[in-house]
Amino acid sequence: MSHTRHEKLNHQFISRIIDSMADGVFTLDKGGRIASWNRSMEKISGYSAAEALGQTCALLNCSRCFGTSCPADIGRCRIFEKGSSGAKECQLQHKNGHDVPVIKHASVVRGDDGEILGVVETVTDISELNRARRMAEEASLRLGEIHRLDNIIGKSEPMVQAFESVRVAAASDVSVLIQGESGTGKELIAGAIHYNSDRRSGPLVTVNCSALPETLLESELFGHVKGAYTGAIRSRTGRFEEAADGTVFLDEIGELSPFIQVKLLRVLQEREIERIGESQKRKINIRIVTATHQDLRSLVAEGKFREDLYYRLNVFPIKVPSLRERKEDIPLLTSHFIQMMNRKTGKQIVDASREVMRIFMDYRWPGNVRELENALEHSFVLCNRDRIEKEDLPEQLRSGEGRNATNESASLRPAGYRRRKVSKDQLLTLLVDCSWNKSEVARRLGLSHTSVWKYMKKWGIPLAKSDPRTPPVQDKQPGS
Ligand SMILES: Nc1ncnc2c1ncn2[C@@H]1O[C@H](COP(=O)(O)OP(=O)(O)OP(=O)(O)O)[C@@H](O)[C@H]1O
Repeated sequence: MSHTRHEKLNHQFISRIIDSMADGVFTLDKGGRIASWNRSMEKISGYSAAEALGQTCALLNCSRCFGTSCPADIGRCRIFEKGSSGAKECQLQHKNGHDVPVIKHASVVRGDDGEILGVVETVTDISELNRARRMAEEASLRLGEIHRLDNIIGKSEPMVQAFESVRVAAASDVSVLIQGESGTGKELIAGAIHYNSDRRSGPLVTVNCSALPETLLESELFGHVKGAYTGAIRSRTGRFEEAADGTVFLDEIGELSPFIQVKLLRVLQEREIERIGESQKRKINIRIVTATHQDLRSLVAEGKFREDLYYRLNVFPIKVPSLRERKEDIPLLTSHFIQMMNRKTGKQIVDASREVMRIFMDYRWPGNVRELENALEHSFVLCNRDRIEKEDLPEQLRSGEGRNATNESASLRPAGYRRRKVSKDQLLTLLVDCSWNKSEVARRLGLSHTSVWKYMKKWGIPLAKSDPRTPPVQDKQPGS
């Protein structure tokens, strides 16, 4: 192959590569005129190569290059002097007039003899990244909002005391142990402590200690290095490190194995961790908040929980009362959840009937606030008036089964509840509400996934979401 043909092919190859790059790339000649403009540049700026070639960078009306503004005149731009601009976050103006957030990088290109050949610029569109950043910021603001103390409902004496404890705990940095039955709002309280403390701009990392077996929990908390054990194909940062300058909330702390108890004690004493498979110690700045529905003191007495760890965790104890101990909060909680669910579902339910409120006040609420929330969620599905009536309630409440019940661990949804009949309209409404997620529909109805599937088949409802507003497929006549 001749030298010139080889060069031509090589040139073609390079320009194809540049054209296929996801980033915008363009070059300027020594006089500052645009000499090449790849496809991504066309997409980012809206200008075709034909429109851009021969123009100056003024075409992009860029918000900044060196210093505060872009002179758009290569003579006044300090690029030749500096050699490179470094990555600059700025905005360029799209042909349609709107601003496009980008990261721009310019470098001077020199020949073998050092002579300036021109400038190459890369432009990365960060609109998507900015959108994700904004969403993360909004989500974090919303989380803070949810955990505002006035979103934790309660005016009863034991709740007022719990609020006071949260305020005191939030003003300090000591370890907090939250104790209360399941569903009383312990996680909500942990969030309130974090979001009202000086660590609020740091992360709140939650780990449920009962959800993982010992070895996985160890690696979840402490991280590991590649090859630390079979299957550790890459290094992993643990949750303690991820929570830097924030709070770690360890839920179900009573479930910790003796081995992890020792490791946690060391973290609390030394304020440093070692990733599994590594001997390097890493300093960590975290606050530890823990919770349990068990009586941790008794676990200590039974020798199942280390006493030294118990004292380290229990520097500031907070007791969250059961719903039985604060029945005067039930009306307030009921209207809070009704408002919340109206916003979520678009329904306009005003309140619950007197009869329903009487049932609520008589019931023992073994599942506490979570059970009340679930009962109202269930009633919302069935209620098609503006007031929740007795027939909308789950079976265990309608039947008065849980009245003065002593079995604290009674299932939130006993067998009677599962046998509830559902109408085709209710099922359709619920499918639309749950974006055709059949498991969620089954959960809300207290039915099995298979029962929901059977109802859908029976009524000819499409199994997958087509258009939720499309009427369901009609049952076929036998033989048709
Ligand atoms: N005082 C309250 N005000 C408003 N909502 C509450 C309150 N207490 C609990 N809830 C709601 O009840 C549900 C259960 O609360 P949470 O998960 O905090 O309970 P928990 O005690 O951590 O439960 P578990 O021990 O099972 O983990 C959540 O949806 C929460 O928002």
